[in-house]
Order: sequence, then C-alpha cells, then structure tokens
Amino acid sequence: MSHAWGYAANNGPDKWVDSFPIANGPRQSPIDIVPGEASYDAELKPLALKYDPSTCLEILNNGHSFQVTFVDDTDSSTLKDGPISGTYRLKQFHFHWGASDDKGSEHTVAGTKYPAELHLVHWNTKYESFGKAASQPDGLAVVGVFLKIGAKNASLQKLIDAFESIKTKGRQSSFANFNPATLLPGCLDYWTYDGSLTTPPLLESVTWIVCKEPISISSEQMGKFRSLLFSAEGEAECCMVDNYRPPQPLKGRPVRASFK
Ligand SMILES: O[B-]1(O)OCc2ccc(NC(=S)NCc3ccccc3)cc21
Ligand SMILES: [Zn+2]
Repeated sequence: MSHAWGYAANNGPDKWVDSFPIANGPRQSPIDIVPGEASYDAELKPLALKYDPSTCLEILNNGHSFQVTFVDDTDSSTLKDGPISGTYRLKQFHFHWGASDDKGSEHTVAGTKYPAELHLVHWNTKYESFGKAASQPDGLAVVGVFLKIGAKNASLQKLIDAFESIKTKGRQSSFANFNPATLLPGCLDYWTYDGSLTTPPLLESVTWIVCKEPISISSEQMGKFRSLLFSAEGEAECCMVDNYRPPQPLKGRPVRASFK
C-alpha cells in the first residue's frame, strides 16, 4: 500500500497482504483459541517472569497503540521457562482494544472477544538484538493477557495518568519505575502456539503465550484508552480504537495448554 498501514478501511488488516505477503503465511496471528481443542501438555513449565521496574524507560504513542518501552541491554527483565528455552528479555508492552466493549482483543476464546488485550514482548537473547531476533522463528515470545470490564485497575491507572502527554501520534514521555508484573493475572495458566506479529511486518517469529485468566479494567478506564488518537498533532482527529487484527487461519498448528 502506498500509504502506511493502519486499521482503517483503506489500510487495515485486509489490505496488509498487498505490502506484506506473509499476511497469508502458515503461522499468522492472532487465532481463535478453542479450549476443547487445545491439548494439555504436562511438560510445559510455569512461566518464570522477572521484571525490574528500574528498566522502565518511556511511554509513547506510535500511531498504532501506546507502548511502554524498557532498557533491554541486560537480563534485568526476563521471561524464562514456560514453553520456551533460554532467556528472553522484555522489550516493550502495548495494548489492542475496541471502539466498544464487545470487541478489541486479537486472540479470541471459542469466538469470544474481550474488550482489550495486553502484549508483553520479549526477545531471545541468543540473538544480538530485538531486530535480529524478530526475523527468527524462535526469536520472540509474547505474553498475551485479556482485559475484561470490571473493577478499576490501579496498575492500568498509572499508564492512563500519562496519556495526556502522549495523546497524538509520535508523542512520547519519560515513564519510570513501572512494574509490568502488576499487569499480570493471579493465575498464570496459559495456552501456547507458534505465530507471528499481529501488525506489519507480520514476522513469523513469535511463541505466543496467552493467559487464560483476564485482568480487569473499568468502563471509565476503557474510555480513556479510546481518547488516545491515531492522528498526529494538527491532523484531523482520529480516535485510537479497533487497533486489532482479527483471528487468522490455524493451518493445522497445535495449541497446547499448561493446565487441565
Ligand atoms: O503482534 B504485536 O502487536 O504483539 C507482539 C508484537 C511485537 C512487536 C510488534 N511490532 C514491532 S516491535 N514493530 C517494530 C519492529 C518490528 C520488527 C523489527 C524491528 C522493529 C508488534 C507486536
Ligand atoms: Zn500486539
């Protein structure tokens, strides 16, 4: 596509294949997770997540979502065990959400859409950088967490309190001492499968780890997510909503469960 990719009718998920043919590849994400068809694997280990809040660097609006980025030059914030081998470093986390509470997540569970989904992005330290890892079949591991409407979430509120400084595309501000572990559900049971980035370049380098248990977000907090803008300052305002790719064909891939 001549213009940058996005989520509108003229540059959205159905158009991405024009510039990124891998969009029709064999291991694309997200998928619809059908619990009854996932196979319990007793060899799957519990997730070993170790996050150091001092590695938190900044919060930014990249025009597709808002993202919190981390210093990833040491093994201070890592993911180990679970379905992966070796050490993966936390690079960033971001969210996908809908214009209304009946949609917004990328993964779905037996067809059920959640209002939002968190992605914690980690890269395999057997490669020298995120960029190098992102092109390798075992390069990335992303923990997905569903959000459901309920009680106000104090941890999400810390992110929301920074939104006025990143309302428009390209804006960023320093963001320190945030512990991503406070965004995880109490139970870390998960489904896992081999997939891809869900945004261009759609690279097929992601071991997906999708938590069964959602975290809560209040309706008011969801409204604040929807007050961010896809558009840059001075452009016609375009609310940042529906920044999710719909489920893609499973193409025979196994989905394993860490729980019975
Ligand atoms: O599918 B996701 O939305 O969730 C998981 C995830 C991880 C990363 C991205 N995209 C990034 S970091 N692009 C920049 C980039 C991509 C590739 C090489 C360098 C730089 C999107 C998603
Ligand atoms: Zn994502």
